[in-house]
Amino acid sequence: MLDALQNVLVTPAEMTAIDKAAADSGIDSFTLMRSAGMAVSAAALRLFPEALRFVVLCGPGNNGGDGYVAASALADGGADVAVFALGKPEALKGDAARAQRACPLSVQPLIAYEPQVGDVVIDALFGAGLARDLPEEAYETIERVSEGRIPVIAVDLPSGVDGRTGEVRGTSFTAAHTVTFMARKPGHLLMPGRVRCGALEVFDIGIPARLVSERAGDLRINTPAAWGSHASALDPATHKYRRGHLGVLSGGSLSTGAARLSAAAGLAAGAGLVTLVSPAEALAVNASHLTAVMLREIRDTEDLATWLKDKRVNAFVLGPGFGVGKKARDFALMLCDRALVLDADGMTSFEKARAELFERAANSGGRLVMTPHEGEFARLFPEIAADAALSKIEKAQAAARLSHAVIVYKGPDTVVAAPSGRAVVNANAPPSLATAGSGDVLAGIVGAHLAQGMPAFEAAAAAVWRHGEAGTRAGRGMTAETLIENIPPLP
Ligand SMILES: NC(=O)C1=CN([C@@H]2O[C@H](COP(=O)(O)OP(=O)(O)OC[C@H]3O[C@@H](n4cnc5c(N)ncnc54)[C@H](O)[C@@H]3O)[C@@H](O)[C@H]2O)[C@@H](O)CC1
Ligand SMILES: [K+]
Repeated sequence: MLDALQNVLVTPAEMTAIDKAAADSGIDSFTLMRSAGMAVSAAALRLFPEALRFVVLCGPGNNGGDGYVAASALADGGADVAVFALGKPEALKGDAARAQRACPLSVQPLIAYEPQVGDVVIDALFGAGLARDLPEEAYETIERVSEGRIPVIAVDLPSGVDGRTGEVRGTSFTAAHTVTFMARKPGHLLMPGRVRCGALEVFDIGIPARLVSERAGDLRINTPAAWGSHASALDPATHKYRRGHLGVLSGGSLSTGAARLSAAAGLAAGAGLVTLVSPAEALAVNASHLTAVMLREIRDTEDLATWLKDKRVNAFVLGPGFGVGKKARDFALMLCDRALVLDADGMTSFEKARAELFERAANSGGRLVMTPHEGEFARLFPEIAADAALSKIEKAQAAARLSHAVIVYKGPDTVVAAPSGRAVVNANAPPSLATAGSGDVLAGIVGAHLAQGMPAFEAAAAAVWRHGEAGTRAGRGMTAETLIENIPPLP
């Protein structure tokens, strides 16, 4: 059943609605808590059979309830278990109170916990209900646990990690393993939450998948399931023009490499034809480096207008190494009504003139994809970037709505968002992908997909995924060139 939920991301608020729907449908909530706690105890025994003592840290809500169930199960199994609580156990309510009453172990205050060699901590302080920064007492405990290098298994989320945003609220545990329930939450994928989770296990506690998917929104993990149907519709046997013609715009003679990387990536990613568009002064240097990619001299908007009479040139990449300024803006506005990947200098050129671009994107009938990293995002969308209440996903969604473009908000946790609010979070990129030229390659792959006729959101999401796979295949010593050689076929 979890297969159906494998790619779904559920926010804590949606999870609360799912819990309620489960209860309304007659499912006993204490049974769910018991399944959750049992799954945690099973993980603890499986992962740390050599533990001398399991130390269960229980919080004031249902996350703590899961902890009491796990503690009871571990003690039943004959393990040495100690329980420490944040807040008074008498103040617990509902299922958590019931789980605590059923637990035969004595409970000591959290602050009394002194880590010992051989301990394994089960962190059940806070999960999805974390609503503000961690309280003072938790800080001390977390510090001692990390100083003592005590392995941590987190229940649902490492305490301190916000399930909606992946942000750390004050401080957090860094877990070796996290057991979450039914479906992943944004905080498991977004940074820095992702690295605080350690290995992530999703356990089915028995809520019917239908109840979960009906209440989950449009948020997915970026896997071929999110766009595969559009990819498989591309027939590799078609005539080369039917696989599209991608134009990549080169900068001046001293900055041509980035555009050539985009062009080479576009060709490797399946564009039928790729033309590098070059100003006169860079023709010679570009020509000396190109083989399969074609070259065309375009000096100004007039030249560009002439070339655009050829309707077969259907997608463009503008930005890598292009230079910031009026020429970039003029060219981009002319290309908006086809399909355009606006990257790097292309976006920065609109820092003080974004309204015109967004207006064109809204009304031209074309497809626009923008690929900002954090700095570029802040330049183009300063008010969204500065809104501390928004998660990275929500920022990308707000930017997409405002700009009428598909936004690829890059980073180790790249988010792709459409103006409709649909979004995916990417999870297959190795850290080594943060290498010079990597962004140019990504822009080229998006361009290739647009040239092949994919809708903008799918084109961008599929490109981010292929880029991540290529990074994994290219391995740690990768360069932008080896990244291109390792772009996998579309699945
Ligand atoms: N999703 C599900 O279907 C199930 C969820 N379960 C567990 O329930 C958890 C969610 O339970 P809750 O909603 O009770 O939330 P939590 O147990 O995460 O925490 C909520 C409690 O902590 C308080 N609180 C929040 N932030 C605080 C802070 N910074 N300092 C001090 N107090 C703070 C709240 O007022 C509330 O009393 C999940 O993480 C999961 O572990 C399980 O029991 C099984 C079923
Ligand atoms: K926790």
